[in-house]
Amino acid sequence: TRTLAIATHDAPILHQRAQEVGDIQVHAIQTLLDEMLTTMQAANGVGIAAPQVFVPLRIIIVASQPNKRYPDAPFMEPIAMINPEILWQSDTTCSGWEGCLSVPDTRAQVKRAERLRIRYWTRTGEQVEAEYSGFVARIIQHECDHLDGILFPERLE
Ligand SMILES: O=C(O)C[C@@H](Cc1ccccc1)C(=O)SCC(=O)c1ccccc1
Ligand SMILES: [Zn+2]
Repeated sequence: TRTLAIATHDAPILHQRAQEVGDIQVHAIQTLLDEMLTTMQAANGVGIAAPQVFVPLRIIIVASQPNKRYPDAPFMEPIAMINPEILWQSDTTCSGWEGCLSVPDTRAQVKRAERLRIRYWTRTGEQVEAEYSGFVARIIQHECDHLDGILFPERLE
């Protein structure tokens, strides 16, 4: 599986809204999903969004795992979310460190909703709803922002 080039923050695609994936396309994007995962892992990320690899589609991968920056991050199997929609998010917020593969050498504390409920299509094309909290909810909000052309420095107080 190839690794793909990662757009840096000056790339226009990172400042645009990505397009929904049509249901017939779900079959066609399987290779892209594998390449996004490989690219994220090679970059030691815990998430990635399709616009970061120059693909203007509403696809994210969420893959929290402990790493040297985040030794207490929960471990989870990577999840590909197609056309993710945040249905609800808690009023309760929390601040935590974020970084971005497209904004190298930058870390900042960002305030995010502590919990959220999200609906998305899986890579096998079934619709799923699920709730997340904490660091995984943070990653999801960060990745969904990428689909709307928002980078985390724009979220700083
Ligand atoms: O640019 C991306 O979407 C990947 C980004 C995801 C992310 C990290 C931390 C909080 C929210 C979203 C990264 O994986 S940056 C690299 C990293 O592993 C990391 C950086 C700072 C804190 C924790 C992890
Ligand atoms: Zn990012």
